[in-house]
Amino acid sequence: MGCSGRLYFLTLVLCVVTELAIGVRVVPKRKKEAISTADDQSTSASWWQAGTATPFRESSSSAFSSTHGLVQTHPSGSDPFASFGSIGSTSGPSSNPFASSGSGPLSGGVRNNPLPSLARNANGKPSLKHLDFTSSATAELRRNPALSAPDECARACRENEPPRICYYHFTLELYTVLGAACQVCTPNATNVVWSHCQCVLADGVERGILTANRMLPGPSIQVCENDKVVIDVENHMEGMEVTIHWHGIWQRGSQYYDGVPFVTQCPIQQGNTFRYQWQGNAGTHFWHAHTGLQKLDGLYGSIVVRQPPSKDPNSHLYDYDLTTHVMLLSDWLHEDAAERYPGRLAVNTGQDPENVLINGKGQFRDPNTGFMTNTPLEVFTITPGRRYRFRMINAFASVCPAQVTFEGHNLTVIATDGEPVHPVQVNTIISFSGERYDFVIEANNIPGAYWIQVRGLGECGIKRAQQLGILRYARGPYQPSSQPPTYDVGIPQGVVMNPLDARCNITRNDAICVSQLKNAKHIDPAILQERPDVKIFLPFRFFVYRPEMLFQPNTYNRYLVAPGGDHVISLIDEISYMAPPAPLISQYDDINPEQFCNGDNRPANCGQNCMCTHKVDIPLNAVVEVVLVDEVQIANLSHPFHLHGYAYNVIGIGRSPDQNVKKINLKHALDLDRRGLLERHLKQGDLPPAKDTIAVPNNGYVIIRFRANNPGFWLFHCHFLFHIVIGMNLVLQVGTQADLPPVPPNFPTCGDHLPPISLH
Ligand SMILES: CC(=O)NCCc1ccc(O)c(O)c1
Repeated sequence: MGCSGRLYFLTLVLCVVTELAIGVRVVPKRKKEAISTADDQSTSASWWQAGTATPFRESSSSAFSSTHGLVQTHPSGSDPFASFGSIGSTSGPSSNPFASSGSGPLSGGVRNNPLPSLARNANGKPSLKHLDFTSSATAELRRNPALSAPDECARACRENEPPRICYYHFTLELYTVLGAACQVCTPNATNVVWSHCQCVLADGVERGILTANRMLPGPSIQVCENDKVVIDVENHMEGMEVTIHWHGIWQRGSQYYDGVPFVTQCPIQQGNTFRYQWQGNAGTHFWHAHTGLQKLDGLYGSIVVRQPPSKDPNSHLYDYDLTTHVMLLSDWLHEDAAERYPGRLAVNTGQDPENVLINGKGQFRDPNTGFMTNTPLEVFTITPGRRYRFRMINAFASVCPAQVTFEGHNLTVIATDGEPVHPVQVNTIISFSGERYDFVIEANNIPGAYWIQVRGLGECGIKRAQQLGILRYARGPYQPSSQPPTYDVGIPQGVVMNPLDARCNITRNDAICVSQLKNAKHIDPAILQERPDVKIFLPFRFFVYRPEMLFQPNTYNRYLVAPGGDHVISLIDEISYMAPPAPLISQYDDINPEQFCNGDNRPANCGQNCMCTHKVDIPLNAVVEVVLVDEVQIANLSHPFHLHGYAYNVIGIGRSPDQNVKKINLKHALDLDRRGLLERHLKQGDLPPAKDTIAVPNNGYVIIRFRANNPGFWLFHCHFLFHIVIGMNLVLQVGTQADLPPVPPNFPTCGDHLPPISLH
């Protein structure tokens, strides 16, 4: 990472890190923990709270202990230290979260045994009177023996095994961090796929949150490639509607289950259950709410779609691909996200988070008192000599990039956004909201415990938001011997995956750009043809309102109070996206055609703050090129763009080569393109990687291509949450309605209700 002047905050931070990394800094010392037994913990609900300044607990029976769960990909036997039974073997026990035998998750219980069969009524249907509230999550599994439970689906994948139908039930609720559930149990690390403990600790700071099944993150969906996934989303959030998007799942043939409100479905009303069904493309993905700001309040979880090792070009590089070695990063507030929208002028301004969580875990240092909460950190356990696949998911909502570093261990990146790449070795990975990076860690250091550091960059540098986790060798100590890395004195960063400086046109020994990764899968040769069938330039920026314009009587335009106080909306190609009143996919004819717009069809009198349903039509099977141009040009702010329904090839990333041009814009990008000066990797052997989310470097551009062979209405948008809600989206309509499967019978409808005014 260079130390040039542009990225002021970040550059400052990274330069400090690079140069002072070896120096030792005094950190506040953690006092010895007084409470040691499990009983004591359950009666003291406050031992982890800020102000008590208690340290790590070291008992192996504590919440701090190692993690379990095994998906073995290589036939070298099960990892004795990371498993509670080889669920890769057909005869091995599987733990069924729905087992009604009262057994805990560790004691097994195979599903076709303990579930009582239901009484059936005269027409053969199960009698519903036997279902109580608590069994709502199990009812479908009991009723339908063809379904597999979450823990049965989280398994090693074999070539000739019949696919399963994996059933999940998400109950969405308003919930609490550090609620009274924490007097009943302490969550342990086995709750990846399902949890029997309803205590949510987060970073040890009490707040109201939104949860799926009272877990943070919500349940992990882990299946094999040809499995069918069924998720019943039961919405019990008071006064809230919701949709869930399955980020990275292409939804071929199930386009109407993509989870975008008013594009692919009506939002799920409070009290309603909506059944999503899809088959997943392989890779590391995640799910999250796509409505409002709910994602930032806790509605997210991981998705892993595994393959038999023979189908993964990188499977020879790792021995284990464990259910528990998913690493979901999220940013965290100590208040509802809505407190930051539209935004404030005096207290808690801007949208930057207070903290970062790793798999929903972490500690918080109160900047006013210096006290640290004592909640458990995430621990990943490894066995000496073995190689582990980690699946990292950036589920941030804010604009902060996240930098992940493992003390004493290299990271071999083998996939991004679910798609395999030729392996590259790095020391640290910078990722943006929506991105995933899979990497291999070899347990080749001295057996011990090592720090994992996740640092929020960009705006997160202001509060110096970071989180720690622990990489622990089995049978070794729980506590690293080194001082915990601080924000300013971090783990030496070495080679950076995804540098923020956009210097991607040269080979360098300090960084690897995403556009320099090489795809490990076959690339459609048409993608690499010189001229795409369709070429779209999409500049994006903010429009800054003058308060006199925004607060005109009887006008109610939406806005965000950005850090610094500007009142802004987002524009892509000079349009701020507004959702239509009914879903495009299911009620197209209910929508007034005048609602739609794009750069070539702007509504008459649409001013500087043009708001309409931005839709660009693309012929089915066309080779499409999109050039994203950052006209925001705020140093530090690089917008990650996510396309639903596809993985696109990243053809180029860069900034203007023209030294005289200080700021890029559409006009200049068009000019560069005409002169052949936009970076495009189209040569034989360039192998541009496939991704579904890519950050456009500030004051730079990104070029992506894809073959539009998945018909549908696909949202394309900046993945920052607060930018979505102020319009940084558009819809790509690929093909026509006739190319799409019809929506299932009785698909919910919605829309305006504006009957003639009548007095009767
Ligand atoms: C002049 C201008 O474009 N101001 C917008 C600044 C802004 C907007 C949104 C953010 O998230 C952010 O970090 C910064």
